[in-house]
Amino acid sequence: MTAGKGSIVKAGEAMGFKQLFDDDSSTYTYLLWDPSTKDAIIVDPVDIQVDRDLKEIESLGLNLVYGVNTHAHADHITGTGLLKTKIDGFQSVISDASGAKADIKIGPGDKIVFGSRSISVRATPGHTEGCLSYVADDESFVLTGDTLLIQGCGRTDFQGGSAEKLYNSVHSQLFTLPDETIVYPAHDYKGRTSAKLGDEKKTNPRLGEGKTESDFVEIMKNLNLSYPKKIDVAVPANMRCGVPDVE
Ligand SMILES: N[C@@H](CCC(=O)N[C@@H](CSS)C(=O)NCC(=O)O)C(=O)O
Repeated sequence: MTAGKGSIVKAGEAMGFKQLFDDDSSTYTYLLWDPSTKDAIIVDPVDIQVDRDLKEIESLGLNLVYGVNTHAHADHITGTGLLKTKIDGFQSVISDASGAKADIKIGPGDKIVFGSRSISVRATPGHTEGCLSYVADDESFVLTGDTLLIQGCGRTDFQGGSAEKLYNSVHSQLFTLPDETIVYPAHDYKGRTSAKLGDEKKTNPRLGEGKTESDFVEIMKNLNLSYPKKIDVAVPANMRCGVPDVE
């Protein structure tokens, strides 16, 4: 008889974490890893930053398992397609609800496991129908994609966006996490890197204390943002998780 393979996560041991930034699209990419096994995932990589990411992965000694997308972005092309050509066995991940092609499709309640650590999947539609947020196994942080931004939120005017759905996603799936949970978004346009969820619950000007669903719908109707410059290229590419179209 041979013993099975187990692992122990020491109480309070922090997950390996690195936040990276793409200046061109103001996108945050995250490397998460198990400090003991070095098994790792990358969340929301950007195609033009893949060389930088590979250098980081090498210098940290990580074994990259999955490239996880929070959704099919409209402002840049995901790096998961390019990473597949550079790392044997690397697999792209996106929500089933996105309708995108990927190696692995996931949904609410699923867990993405790397070594003895994991993030759990919450469906947070509204910016797009397929948006997901990812909660660390110890609830110390949440990767909110474009659903909840620091003192803001993702726009809801294309890709199946819905202000009503986003309001509900934030209140039912994100604001129910502890106040101490740290919010790490997919974008920030003002140099902010993180926020305490408790502060967003109180002071987020679109979704915080006192803002009703109808206030929010009105705010979102009046954002008047111009379309992302790369939308026509980025969305079709991201519906294939960045894998080039060979047809
Ligand atoms: N100018 C940028 C696009 C900026 C933008 O629309 N950002 C999105 C997230 S990327 S689709 C958003 O939801 N913004 C919310 C907000 O309140 O700013 C470009 O041309 O790419």
